[in-house]
Amino acid sequence: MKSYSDTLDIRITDSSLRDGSHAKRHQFTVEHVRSVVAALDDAGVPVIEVTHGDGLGGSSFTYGFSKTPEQDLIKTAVETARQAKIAFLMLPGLGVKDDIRAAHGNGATVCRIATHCTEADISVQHFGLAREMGLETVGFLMMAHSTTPEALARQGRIMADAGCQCVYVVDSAGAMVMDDVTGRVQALVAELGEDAQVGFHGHENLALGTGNSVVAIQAGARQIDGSTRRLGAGAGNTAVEALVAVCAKMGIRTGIDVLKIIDAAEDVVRPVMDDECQLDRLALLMGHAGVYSSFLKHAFRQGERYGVSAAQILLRAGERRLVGGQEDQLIDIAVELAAQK
Ligand SMILES: CC[C@H](O)CC(=O)C(=O)O
Ligand SMILES: [Mn+2]
Repeated sequence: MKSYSDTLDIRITDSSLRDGSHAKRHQFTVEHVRSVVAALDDAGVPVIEVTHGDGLGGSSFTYGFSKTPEQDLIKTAVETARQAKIAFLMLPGLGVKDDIRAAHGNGATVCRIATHCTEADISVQHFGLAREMGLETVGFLMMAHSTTPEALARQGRIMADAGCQCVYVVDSAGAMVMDDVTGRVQALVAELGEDAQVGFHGHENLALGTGNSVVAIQAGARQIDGSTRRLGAGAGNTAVEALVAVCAKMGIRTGIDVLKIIDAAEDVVRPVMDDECQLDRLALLMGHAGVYSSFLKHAFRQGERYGVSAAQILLRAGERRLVGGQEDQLIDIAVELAAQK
Protein backbone atom coordinates (compact mmCIF):
# COMPACT_ATOMS: atom_id res chain seq x y z
CA MET A 1 0.00 0.00 0.00
CA LYS A 2 1.27 3.47 -0.81
CA SER A 3 2.02 5.76 2.06
CA TYR A 4 -0.59 8.35 3.05
CA SER A 5 0.33 10.65 0.18
CA ASP A 6 3.20 11.19 -2.16
CA THR A 7 4.61 13.92 0.06
CA LEU A 8 4.22 12.51 3.57
CA ASP A 9 5.80 9.46 5.16
CA ILE A 10 3.33 9.16 8.01
CA ARG A 11 0.02 10.75 8.82
CA ILE A 12 -0.49 12.09 12.33
CA THR A 13 -3.95 12.29 13.85
CA ASP A 14 -4.29 14.67 16.79
CA SER A 15 -6.59 13.30 19.47
CA SER A 16 -6.45 16.18 22.00
CA LEU A 17 -10.12 16.97 21.42
CA ARG A 18 -11.19 13.34 21.88
CA ASP A 19 -8.73 11.45 24.12
CA GLY A 20 -8.22 14.77 25.93
CA SER A 21 -11.91 14.79 26.72
CA HIS A 22 -11.17 12.16 29.42
CA ALA A 23 -8.68 14.54 31.07
CA LYS A 24 -11.21 17.39 30.83
CA ARG A 25 -13.99 15.21 32.24
CA HIS A 26 -15.75 15.86 28.93
CA GLN A 27 -16.13 19.60 29.58
CA PHE A 28 -14.96 20.94 26.22
CA THR A 29 -16.77 24.01 24.92
CA VAL A 30 -17.30 25.26 21.39
CA GLU A 31 -14.67 27.96 22.08
CA HIS A 32 -12.09 25.33 23.14
CA VAL A 33 -12.66 23.40 19.95
CA ARG A 34 -12.52 26.50 17.79
CA SER A 35 -9.21 27.71 19.22
CA VAL A 36 -7.50 24.30 19.24
CA VAL A 37 -8.63 23.31 15.75
CA ALA A 38 -7.56 26.68 14.33
CA ALA A 39 -4.06 26.33 15.81
CA LEU A 40 -3.55 22.68 14.85
CA ASP A 41 -4.92 23.27 11.36
CA ASP A 42 -2.58 26.21 10.90
CA ALA A 43 0.38 24.05 11.99
CA GLY A 44 -0.52 21.54 9.30
CA VAL A 45 -2.00 18.72 11.41
CA PRO A 46 -3.75 16.61 8.76
CA VAL A 47 -6.43 14.93 10.92
CA ILE A 48 -8.06 16.17 14.12
CA GLU A 49 -10.32 13.88 16.14
CA VAL A 50 -13.24 15.45 18.00
CA THR A 51 -15.71 13.44 20.12
CA HIS A 52 -16.62 12.63 23.72
CA GLY A 53 -13.66 10.72 25.21
CA ASP A 54 -15.61 7.47 24.97
CA GLY A 55 -16.77 8.21 21.46
CA LEU A 56 -20.13 9.04 19.96
CA GLY A 57 -22.89 8.43 22.47
CA GLY A 58 -20.38 8.39 25.35
CA SER A 59 -22.08 11.23 27.20
CA SER A 60 -23.83 9.30 29.97
CA PHE A 61 -23.97 8.66 33.69
CA THR A 62 -21.41 5.85 33.43
CA TYR A 63 -18.81 7.68 31.37
CA GLY A 64 -19.53 11.29 32.29
CA PHE A 65 -21.84 13.81 30.68
CA SER A 66 -20.50 16.17 28.03
CA LYS A 67 -20.75 19.90 28.70
CA THR A 68 -21.44 20.49 25.01
CA PRO A 69 -23.25 18.09 22.66
CA GLU A 70 -20.50 16.35 20.70
CA GLN A 71 -22.19 16.94 17.35
CA ASP A 72 -21.93 20.69 18.05
CA LEU A 73 -18.21 20.23 18.72
CA ILE A 74 -17.77 18.25 15.50
CA LYS A 75 -19.65 20.89 13.53
CA THR A 76 -17.51 23.66 14.99
CA ALA A 77 -14.34 21.73 14.15
CA VAL A 78 -15.45 21.24 10.56
CA GLU A 79 -16.36 24.93 10.21
CA THR A 80 -12.98 25.97 11.64
CA ALA A 81 -10.58 23.67 9.79
CA ARG A 82 -9.24 24.91 6.47
CA GLN A 83 -7.19 21.87 5.51
CA ALA A 84 -7.47 19.27 8.29
CA LYS A 85 -9.92 16.38 8.07
CA ILE A 86 -12.14 16.01 11.10
CA ALA A 87 -12.39 12.52 12.57
CA PHE A 88 -14.75 11.04 15.13
CA LEU A 89 -14.54 7.92 17.28
CA MET A 90 -17.31 5.47 18.04
CA LEU A 91 -17.52 2.33 20.15
CA PRO A 92 -20.26 0.03 18.82
CA GLY A 93 -22.92 -0.28 21.49
CA LEU A 94 -22.15 3.08 23.04
CA GLY A 95 -22.78 4.92 19.82
CA VAL A 96 -25.25 3.75 17.19
CA LYS A 97 -25.36 4.02 13.41
CA ASP A 98 -27.44 7.19 13.56
CA ASP A 99 -24.58 8.85 15.45
CA ILE A 100 -22.28 8.04 12.52
CA ARG A 101 -24.85 9.48 10.13
CA ALA A 102 -25.09 12.65 12.23
CA ALA A 103 -21.29 13.10 12.35
CA HIS A 104 -21.15 12.61 8.59
CA GLY A 105 -23.97 15.14 8.20
CA ASN A 106 -21.95 17.62 10.25
CA GLY A 107 -19.03 17.27 7.88
CA ALA A 108 -16.65 14.81 9.60
CA THR A 109 -14.86 12.65 7.04
CA VAL A 110 -12.88 10.07 9.04
CA CYS A 111 -14.79 7.41 10.99
CA ARG A 112 -12.81 5.60 13.67
CA ILE A 113 -14.44 2.50 15.15
CA ALA A 114 -12.98 1.12 18.40
CA THR A 115 -13.42 -2.32 19.91
CA HIS A 116 -11.65 -4.32 22.57
CA CYS A 117 -8.71 -6.06 20.87
CA THR A 118 -10.45 -9.46 20.80
CA GLU A 119 -13.86 -8.21 19.65
CA ALA A 120 -13.39 -6.79 16.16
CA ASP A 121 -16.49 -8.63 14.95
CA ILE A 122 -18.77 -6.05 16.57
CA SER A 123 -17.41 -3.39 14.20
CA VAL A 124 -18.35 -5.05 10.92
CA GLN A 125 -21.66 -3.32 10.22
CA HIS A 126 -20.28 0.07 11.23
CA PHE A 127 -17.38 -0.15 8.78
CA GLY A 128 -19.85 -1.21 6.12
CA LEU A 129 -22.06 1.80 6.77
CA ALA A 130 -19.14 4.22 6.93
CA ARG A 131 -17.75 3.05 3.59
CA GLU A 132 -21.20 3.22 1.99
CA MET A 133 -21.35 6.87 3.06
CA GLY A 134 -17.92 7.55 1.60
CA LEU A 135 -16.20 8.06 4.94
CA GLU A 136 -12.56 7.13 5.41
CA THR A 137 -12.31 4.35 7.98
CA VAL A 138 -9.94 3.55 10.83
CA GLY A 139 -10.18 0.63 13.27
CA PHE A 140 -9.00 0.79 16.86
CA LEU A 141 -7.98 -2.49 18.56
CA MET A 142 -7.94 -1.29 22.16
CA MET A 143 -5.88 -2.73 25.05
CA ALA A 144 -3.65 -4.34 22.43
CA HIS A 145 -1.03 -5.23 25.05
CA SER A 146 -3.42 -7.85 26.41
CA THR A 147 -3.38 -10.19 23.42
CA THR A 148 -0.69 -11.73 21.25
CA PRO A 149 0.57 -10.27 17.96
CA GLU A 150 -0.92 -13.24 16.08
CA ALA A 151 -4.34 -12.89 17.68
CA LEU A 152 -4.28 -9.15 17.08
CA ALA A 153 -3.49 -9.70 13.40
CA ARG A 154 -6.50 -12.01 13.08
CA GLN A 155 -8.70 -9.28 14.57
CA GLY A 156 -7.20 -6.76 12.17
CA ARG A 157 -8.16 -9.05 9.29
CA ILE A 158 -11.79 -8.97 10.45
CA MET A 159 -11.75 -5.17 10.42
CA ALA A 160 -10.01 -4.92 7.04
CA ASP A 161 -12.43 -7.37 5.45
CA ALA A 162 -15.29 -5.24 6.79
CA GLY A 163 -13.96 -2.14 5.03
CA CYS A 164 -11.47 -0.69 7.52
CA GLN A 165 -8.65 1.14 5.73
CA CYS A 166 -6.21 1.41 8.63
CA VAL A 167 -6.07 -0.85 11.69
CA TYR A 168 -4.51 0.68 14.80
CA VAL A 169 -2.55 -1.03 17.53
CA VAL A 170 -3.98 0.86 20.50
CA ASP A 171 -1.88 0.89 23.65
CA SER A 172 -4.81 2.02 25.79
CA ALA A 173 -3.01 1.30 29.04
CA GLY A 174 0.33 2.79 27.98
CA ALA A 175 1.67 -0.61 29.01
CA MET A 176 3.72 -1.59 25.98
CA VAL A 177 7.48 -1.49 25.72
CA MET A 178 9.24 -1.29 22.39
CA ASP A 179 9.32 -4.98 21.47
CA ASP A 180 5.61 -5.25 22.23
CA VAL A 181 4.93 -2.51 19.69
CA THR A 182 7.25 -3.92 17.03
CA GLY A 183 5.75 -7.42 17.28
CA ARG A 184 2.16 -6.22 17.02
CA VAL A 185 2.71 -3.71 14.23
CA GLN A 186 4.77 -6.19 12.21
CA ALA A 187 2.13 -8.91 12.65
CA LEU A 188 -0.59 -6.57 11.37
CA VAL A 189 1.53 -5.31 8.47
CA ALA A 190 2.21 -8.92 7.44
CA GLU A 191 -1.46 -9.88 7.72
CA LEU A 192 -2.95 -6.84 6.00
CA GLY A 193 -0.39 -6.26 3.24
CA GLU A 194 -1.97 -4.02 0.60
CA ASP A 195 -5.45 -4.35 2.10
CA ALA A 196 -5.12 -1.77 4.88
CA GLN A 197 -2.56 0.44 6.56
CA VAL A 198 -1.46 -0.02 10.17
CA GLY A 199 -1.54 2.69 12.82
CA PHE A 200 -0.33 3.16 16.40
CA HIS A 201 -1.96 5.03 19.31
CA GLY A 202 0.18 5.42 22.41
CA HIS A 203 -0.19 6.63 25.99
CA GLU A 204 2.60 8.03 28.13
CA ASN A 205 2.03 5.96 31.28
CA LEU A 206 5.52 4.46 31.04
CA ALA A 207 6.99 7.58 29.36
CA LEU A 208 7.33 5.68 26.08
CA GLY A 209 4.77 7.38 23.85
CA THR A 210 7.22 9.04 21.47
CA GLY A 211 9.73 6.19 21.47
CA ASN A 212 7.03 3.61 20.89
CA SER A 213 5.60 5.69 18.04
CA VAL A 214 8.99 5.83 16.32
CA VAL A 215 9.38 2.07 16.75
CA ALA A 216 5.89 1.61 15.26
CA ILE A 217 6.87 3.72 12.23
CA GLN A 218 10.02 1.65 11.79
CA ALA A 219 7.91 -1.52 11.92
CA GLY A 220 5.67 -0.22 9.14
CA ALA A 221 2.92 1.87 10.78
CA ARG A 222 1.79 4.69 8.50
CA GLN A 223 -0.68 6.49 10.75
CA ILE A 224 0.24 7.64 14.24
CA ASP A 225 -1.90 9.28 16.92
CA GLY A 226 -0.82 11.84 19.43
CA SER A 227 -2.24 14.70 21.42
CA THR A 228 -0.77 18.16 21.51
CA ARG A 229 0.63 18.87 25.01
CA ARG A 230 -0.19 15.17 25.66
CA LEU A 231 -3.82 16.15 26.36
CA GLY A 232 -5.24 12.65 26.79
CA ALA A 233 -6.23 10.00 29.31
CA GLY A 234 -3.79 8.77 31.96
CA ALA A 235 -0.42 10.49 31.57
CA GLY A 236 -1.75 11.60 28.20
CA ASN A 237 -0.93 10.55 24.66
CA THR A 238 2.26 10.83 22.68
CA ALA A 239 2.95 14.57 22.47
CA VAL A 240 2.37 15.59 18.85
CA GLU A 241 4.88 18.44 19.12
CA ALA A 242 7.60 16.07 20.39
CA LEU A 243 6.83 13.43 17.78
CA VAL A 244 6.90 16.01 14.98
CA ALA A 245 10.26 17.35 16.20
CA VAL A 246 11.70 13.83 16.44
CA CYS A 247 10.39 12.91 12.99
CA ALA A 248 11.95 16.07 11.55
CA LYS A 249 15.34 15.03 12.94
CA MET A 250 14.90 11.53 11.53
CA GLY A 251 13.84 12.71 8.08
CA ILE A 252 10.30 11.35 8.46
CA ARG A 253 7.91 13.73 6.74
CA THR A 254 4.76 14.58 8.71
CA GLY A 255 3.72 17.80 6.94
CA ILE A 256 3.46 19.54 10.35
CA ASP A 257 5.43 22.71 11.07
CA VAL A 258 7.62 22.06 14.12
CA LEU A 259 7.70 25.62 15.43
CA LYS A 260 3.99 26.22 14.92
CA ILE A 261 2.97 23.03 16.73
CA ILE A 262 5.33 23.82 19.63
CA ASP A 263 3.68 27.25 19.94
CA ALA A 264 0.20 25.75 19.65
CA ALA A 265 0.97 23.37 22.52
CA GLU A 266 2.07 26.17 24.82
CA ASP A 267 -0.15 29.07 23.79
CA VAL A 268 -3.41 27.40 22.77
CA VAL A 269 -3.77 23.85 24.11
CA ARG A 270 -2.25 24.37 27.58
CA PRO A 271 -4.74 27.16 28.46
CA VAL A 272 -7.60 24.79 27.60
CA MET A 273 -6.30 22.12 29.98
CA ASP A 274 -7.30 21.94 33.66
CA ASP A 275 -3.88 20.48 34.56
CA GLU A 276 -0.91 19.04 32.79
CA CYS A 277 -1.35 15.32 32.09
CA GLN A 278 1.19 13.99 34.53
CA LEU A 279 3.38 10.96 34.82
CA ASP A 280 2.50 10.58 38.49
CA ARG A 281 1.92 7.53 40.69
CA LEU A 282 -1.53 6.70 39.33
CA ALA A 283 -0.48 7.03 35.69
CA LEU A 284 2.63 4.91 36.23
CA LEU A 285 0.60 2.25 38.00
CA MET A 286 -1.71 2.06 34.99
CA GLY A 287 1.21 1.47 32.66
CA HIS A 288 2.71 -1.04 35.08
CA ALA A 289 -0.52 -2.96 35.72
CA GLY A 290 -2.01 -2.64 32.21
CA VAL A 291 -5.05 -0.57 33.14
CA TYR A 292 -7.16 1.33 30.62
CA SER A 293 -6.00 4.96 30.76
CA SER A 294 -9.49 6.41 30.86
CA PHE A 295 -10.07 4.69 34.23
CA LEU A 296 -7.83 7.29 35.88
CA LYS A 297 -10.41 9.97 36.68
CA HIS A 298 -13.06 7.35 37.55
CA ALA A 299 -10.72 5.61 40.02
CA PHE A 300 -9.74 8.92 41.54
CA ARG A 301 -13.38 9.91 42.02
CA GLN A 302 -14.42 6.56 43.55
CA GLY A 303 -11.36 6.63 45.80
CA GLU A 304 -12.44 9.99 47.18
CA ARG A 305 -16.07 8.96 47.43
CA TYR A 306 -15.41 5.77 49.40
CA GLY A 307 -12.30 6.97 51.25
CA VAL A 308 -10.03 4.34 49.69
CA SER A 309 -6.83 4.46 47.69
CA ALA A 310 -7.23 5.16 43.97
CA ALA A 311 -3.93 3.34 43.47
CA GLN A 312 -5.43 0.19 45.03
CA ILE A 313 -8.50 0.50 42.82
CA LEU A 314 -6.35 0.68 39.71
CA LEU A 315 -4.17 -2.25 40.80
CA ARG A 316 -7.24 -4.42 41.33
CA ALA A 317 -8.64 -3.30 37.98
CA GLY A 318 -5.39 -4.54 36.45
CA GLU A 319 -5.58 -7.88 38.29
CA ARG A 320 -9.13 -8.36 37.02
CA ARG A 321 -8.13 -7.39 33.51
CA LEU A 322 -11.03 -4.96 33.26
CA VAL A 323 -11.70 -3.54 29.82
CA GLY A 324 -13.33 -0.35 28.58
CA GLY A 325 -17.04 -0.38 29.36
CA GLN A 326 -16.47 -1.89 32.81
CA GLU A 327 -16.12 1.49 34.54
CA ASP A 328 -18.91 0.52 36.95
CA GLN A 329 -16.70 -2.25 38.34
CA LEU A 330 -14.38 0.42 39.70
CA ILE A 331 -17.22 1.29 42.06
CA ASP A 332 -17.51 -2.37 43.12
CA ILE A 333 -13.79 -2.45 43.83
CA ALA A 334 -13.98 0.78 45.85
CA VAL A 335 -16.86 -0.64 47.90
CA GLU A 336 -14.88 -3.84 48.53
CA LEU A 337 -11.80 -1.92 49.60
CA ALA A 338 -13.89 0.24 51.92
CA ALA A 339 -15.44 -2.88 53.48
CA GLN A 340 -12.00 -4.36 54.07
CA LYS A 341 -10.72 -1.28 55.86
C1 LIG B 1 -13.05 4.86 25.22
C2 LIG B 1 -12.23 4.98 24.08
C3 LIG B 1 -10.77 4.99 24.41
O1 LIG B 1 -10.43 6.15 25.14
C4 LIG B 1 -10.04 4.85 23.12
C5 LIG B 1 -8.62 5.11 23.29
O2 LIG B 1 -8.14 6.20 23.02
C6 LIG B 1 -7.77 4.08 23.88
O3 LIG B 1 -8.21 2.94 24.07
O4 LIG B 1 -6.61 4.42 24.20
MN1 LIG C 1 -6.28 6.61 24.04
